Amino acid sequence: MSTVVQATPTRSIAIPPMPKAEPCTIVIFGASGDLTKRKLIPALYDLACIGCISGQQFDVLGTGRTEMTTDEFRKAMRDAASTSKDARKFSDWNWEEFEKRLHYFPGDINNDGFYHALKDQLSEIEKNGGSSNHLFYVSTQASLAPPIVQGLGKCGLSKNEKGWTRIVLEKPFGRDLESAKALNREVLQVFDEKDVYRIDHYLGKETVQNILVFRFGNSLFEPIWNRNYINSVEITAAETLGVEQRAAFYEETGALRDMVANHLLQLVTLTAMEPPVAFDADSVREQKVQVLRAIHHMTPEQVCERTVRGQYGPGKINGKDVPGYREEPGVKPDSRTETYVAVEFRIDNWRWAGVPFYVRSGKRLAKSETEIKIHFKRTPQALFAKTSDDDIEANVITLRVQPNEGITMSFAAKQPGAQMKAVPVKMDFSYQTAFGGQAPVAYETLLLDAMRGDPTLFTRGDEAENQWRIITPIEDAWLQLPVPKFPNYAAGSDGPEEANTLIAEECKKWSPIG
Ligand SMILES: NC(=O)C1=CN([C@@H]2O[C@H](COP(=O)(O)OP(=O)(O)OC[C@H]3O[C@@H](n4cnc5c(N)ncnc54)[C@H](OP(=O)(O)O)[C@@H]3O)[C@@H](O)[C@H]2O)C=CC1
Ligand SMILES: O=C1O[C@H](COP(=O)(O)O)[C@@H](O)[C@H](O)[C@H]1O
Repeated sequence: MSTVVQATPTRSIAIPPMPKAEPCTIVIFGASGDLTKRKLIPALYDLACIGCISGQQFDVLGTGRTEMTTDEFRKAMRDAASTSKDARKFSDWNWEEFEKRLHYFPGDINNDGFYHALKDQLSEIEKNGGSSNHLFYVSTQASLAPPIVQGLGKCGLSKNEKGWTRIVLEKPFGRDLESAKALNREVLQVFDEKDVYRIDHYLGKETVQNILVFRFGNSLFEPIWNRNYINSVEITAAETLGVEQRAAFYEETGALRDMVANHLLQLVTLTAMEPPVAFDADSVREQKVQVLRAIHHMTPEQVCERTVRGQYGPGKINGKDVPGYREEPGVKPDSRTETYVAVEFRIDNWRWAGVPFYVRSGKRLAKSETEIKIHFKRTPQALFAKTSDDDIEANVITLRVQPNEGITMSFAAKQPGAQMKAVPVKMDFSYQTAFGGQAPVAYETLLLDAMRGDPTLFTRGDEAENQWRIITPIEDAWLQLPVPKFPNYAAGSDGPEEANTLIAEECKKWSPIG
């Protein structure tokens, strides 16, 4: 049984308006790809609708190998924005104004001549009244970031005497520790660190930022936020989406690099970090890096014990048949790429010694949901008659990142009646109920920050390298181990059965998805 009590703000609070972007032209490398249509263009369109981007001196120049005219690009982006689940209310009138600022120019990133042609395109936009500030957005698979950075450097586009130039680099930043170090070196040969924005869009999510407010804006939780009271932490990022049209990207990436090496490690660090001395970019990043440094690097034996990989087979999502990963367009029929991963991290520091952080992420799971569950220790004794040890559940705080953003606390309460029987109840805070309105989605926040020159919510170079120090030993050990028998979970399920063996000792099994 479970009763829900609502938590609302103690006074009414409206969501304040967002600031205005600086004028600029955004060049998107990878504009024919999934991220551009699903997240970037809907976010930019929304920013235009709410007046953060003014029509004048704002342009987007998209590029990719796919041959398309600007009109075809505009049409494809319109289709995407009008059906985007992230976008605010779509209106044809607003779109007609917005699409005038979209341009497309096909080309191959590996071709030196492409960058000179790109420079000409930018000059043309400027001649027509566009801004001389340039924001380069690298939205391709990681292996293409170095040629882009070099190409921009060689043709002089990384320096700009007439305005500012910034570069946004999508995650994953490199594919292992060595390539991340090399990419950091290459980027810094061409750009100043202050102009480099390594993006991890989880940091732009309101509920992810709220982890810090929840922990450090309340005196209630911090005293118990440690190994003395917490038994384990369970972090889930589950998606119903499959690989979509992204096989080229996903085959070289896999779930560990795609989600765990960045988004989920961000959730781990924000949950585990010490209080920063101030809420500024460097103080927060400093504490996050300390957590990354304390996460235990696994030996190959520990990789066997503490990780599980999976790949989805055919199944049903929302009642519809979907193919297995190996049957998806562009995927090799014997692909070894993992679409699911579960890992047990250990943080070797004073606060967290002995507390496992169980982390899992997968595609084509039963439901799309991202959440952090803090499992507290059980009471030492079952005091109440009619209530067995097993019936008294340990307290759990659930931080719901998406959907239905909010926080739930479970605790025991007396069941009404003559008997002294304890039952679990829940206290629930929901963003939507409490604040109403529509909070900005992550890419709106982060694109706006990049256009305004605010790096607070972006990843520092050493942070990215420290993430790979944890992930690379896992990737290396997997390469040496026999490939698991893939596929090992059905689309629409909770993931491979083996994942439960990882968590069995502390939690019995993973919380059900959905
Ligand atoms: N999709 C998502 O939901 C999210 C993605 N990301 C990140 O965004 C980035 C892009 O991902 P996504 O859009 O999904 O990947 P896609 O595979 O969908 O897109 C890759 C893009 O790169 C372009 N490309 C590949 N090779 C070349 C080349 N030689 N020259 C020019 N362009 C090339 C492709 O263009 P073409 O096919 O025309 O050659 C395409 O536009 C990744 O770093 C990913 O981690 C981050 C958050 C969410
Ligand atoms: O970075 C990525 O994130 C998305 C999931 O983002 P979300 O905001 O919808 O949780 C994931 O689908 C994609 O594979 C990955 O590249």
